[in-house]
Order: sequence, then C-alpha cells, then structure tokens
Amino acid sequence: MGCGTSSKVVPELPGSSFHPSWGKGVGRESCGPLQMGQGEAGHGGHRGTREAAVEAAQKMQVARYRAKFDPRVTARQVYLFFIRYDIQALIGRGSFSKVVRVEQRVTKKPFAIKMVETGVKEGREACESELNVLRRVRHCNIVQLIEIFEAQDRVYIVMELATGGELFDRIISQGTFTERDAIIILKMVVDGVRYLHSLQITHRDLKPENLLYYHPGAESKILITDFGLAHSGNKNGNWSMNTFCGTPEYIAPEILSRKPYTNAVDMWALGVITYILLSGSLPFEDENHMRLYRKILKGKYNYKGEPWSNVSNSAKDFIDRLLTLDSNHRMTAGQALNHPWVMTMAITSPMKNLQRSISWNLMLRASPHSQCSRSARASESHHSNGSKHTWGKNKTGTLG
Ligand SMILES: Nc1ncnc2c1ncn2[C@@H]1O[C@H](COP(=O)(O)OP(=O)(O)OP(=O)(O)O)[C@@H](O)[C@H]1O
Repeated sequence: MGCGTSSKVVPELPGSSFHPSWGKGVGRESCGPLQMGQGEAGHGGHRGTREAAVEAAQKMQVARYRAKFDPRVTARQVYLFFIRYDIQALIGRGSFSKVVRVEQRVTKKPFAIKMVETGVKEGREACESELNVLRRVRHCNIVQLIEIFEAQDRVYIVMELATGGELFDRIISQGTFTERDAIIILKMVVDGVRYLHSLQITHRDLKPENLLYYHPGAESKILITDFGLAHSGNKNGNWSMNTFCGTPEYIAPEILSRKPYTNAVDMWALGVITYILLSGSLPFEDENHMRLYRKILKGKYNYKGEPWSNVSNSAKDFIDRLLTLDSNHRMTAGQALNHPWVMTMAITSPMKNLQRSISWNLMLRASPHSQCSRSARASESHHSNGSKHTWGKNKTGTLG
C-alpha cells in the first residue's frame, strides 16, 4: 500500500500477558488478589487471615472472569450493541479491524465503530493499546471514545465519526495550498501530540492516513486516530521504550538502532509528515526496507525539485529541527508550537501556492507503475484499505 515497501511493524508488548479483564471499566492492573495477599504478608499480617483473604479475592476474581466471559454476558453485550446502533456502511478495514459508520438509534447521531478481532494475539494487543489510550484522553484533536462493547472474540469501540476524509484528499481537491495552510494543520496535530506526551503517551504511528478531518467544511478540525501501536508510560514516569514498531517511512533512527527511545519518535514522524505536507513526497524512500532504514539512519534528505524552491527557509528549518538524528536535540511538541515558522504563521514568507507541485508529486506516486508496486506490497501485508495516498501505510510483522 505504502509508497515504500512498507508494512507497519507491530510490537510485542512486554510480557504480553493480555488479560481479558481490560474491558469496559476494568483495567488490567485492577486484577490483583495475589498482589493484595503479598502486600499484606509484607506487613506481617496474620497468616490465616491473609490466606483467607487471598482465597476470597481469588474466588471473586474467578467469579468476575466467569461472569465476564459467560456466553450470556457477551451475548448481552452484542445484543445491547445492536439495540443501540444501526450499522450503515463500511468505512474501511485495518489489519485486525473493520470500521463502520453507524447511527445511534435513539439520537440518530452518526458514529464510527471499530470492530476489532481479539481472537488473535496481535489484534488483542492493538485493541488493548488503543483502549488504554482512548480511555484516558480528551482533546479536540484526538478522536473521542464514546463506549465499548465486548463480545467473546470481538470488541466494538464506538468513537466520534470523522467525515471530512484524509489530509491529502483535501489538499488535492482544493485549489490552493500554502505554507500557512500547512501550519494550520500542523498546529492542530502538534497540539494533540503535546497533550498525548503530557500524559506520557507516545502514538508511535503518526502518519497522514491517521489524521482525519472531522467534517467536510473548510474550518474542520483534524483528529488524530489509530492508537493501536501507542505506548502509555508507566506510573513511575518511565518513558523509555524498546519495541521495534511503526511504519517504516516514519520510523525514527533511534528505533532502528534498537536503542531505548522516548516520545521524541513522534516528533521525528511529524518531521516526515511536514516534509510530505509541503512537497507531496517523502524525505526517506526506498522500495527495499533495509536501504530505506540505512537512509533514515544517515538522516540524509534534501530539498531538491519542486516545490522546494518556493518553500521558505523557516519551514525548512522547522523540518530540520524535527528530522534531527540526535533525539535529545530534536524539537519537543512544545518547542515546535513555538518555532518562529509556526508562531508567525508564515506571515514573513511568501504565500506561494504549492498545491500544483504537491498534486503533481502525488499524481506521480499514483501513476500506473507505482500503483502496480503498491498493490503488490498491499497483498504482502494483508491490507485491503482503499486509501489513495498512502505513505508507508502498512505494518510488517514484529521484528523484535
Ligand atoms: N473515527 C473514525 N471516523 C472515520 N473513519 C475512521 C475512524 N477511525 C478509523 N477510520 C477509518 O477506518 C479505516 C480503518 O481504520 P483502522 O484504524 O481500523 O485501520 P488502519 O489504521 O487503516 O490499519 P491498521 O489496523 O493496520 O493500523 C481507515 O481508513 C480509517 O481512516
């Protein structure tokens, strides 16, 4: 699918001890009769009392588990789901999910429902990551969770519906696109990312396909979606991650060099997105993943070809400060919002229309030749999403 040979790299969660009790209102960390027992023992509690307490807690846990996965309960969830929502159309498919447009029967309001197959480990893990984040966040540029229904091997995630389409569909369909338009988009995205980072959440799969317009109007806000690869930092403030994951064209060099990394990887991806936004082409591109990774590790990209001669130095400086190899020197989300290019809204730079060159570059990518290679790649990765402007859309298998 992607412009690279790209398949999205999915992570293995540490321990991968996915417990079914992550469902509605029940966090994974909440299942802890053993922990409770250990804690009491640590305080020198009475042994008999402790054992009784452990046993009682374990019984309760088992009862809760049984109740949760009692076919009658899961059937009731499915029944409730269908009572409340009327499925209207298929919006798209992910690796382990289908997204459908629904109407809430009572209010007639439209919503999106992501139906995730949790029978497979990767689907369960993506679902767990997504829910871990969606349950915690509330921001105007992040898709809002409405409710969750859990069935035996499937979870229904009800979310805000984005009807405005993907970023590049809109850029192509509008007559003009200037640096100022790019800044308006980036401000929303970076603000959402700053919020995520303030909660110690790293998205790890930022790319244009995961940025959707809320409605078709010109003033629409942008929503960050798809938290299937997101990492929620732990309570000890440990931000460091090790898992190799992401979409190849957007993967930061520190992930490729298998070093522990931080939320700065999202800022690298924002650098790639900004480069695409202003040019319609990718900074690092190669059909072959190994060659692509070597290019990323060297951090060598250029501003050759159109429309770069019409892009301000300030915009290029913004990109350079994001596509910085040393993650310690890379801009944070807060710094990106305070960068002169963003602060001045490109008032000082010529308001040149970049749209023709961007569309031209996008069209080159969609030429019959690249279509061929793209569908070949799509079949490699089992994706069936029909997105036209994919930029390294797919996840590959876990590499480590
Ligand atoms: N809230 C939403 N409103 C409208 N469309 C959505 C919404 N969430 C997802 N989509 C669309 O549904 C399609 C499938 O999305 P989904 O997140 O399931 O998978 P994906 O990101 O395309 O693939 P993968 O699972 O490999 O990451 C995409 O085209 C996406 O743009």
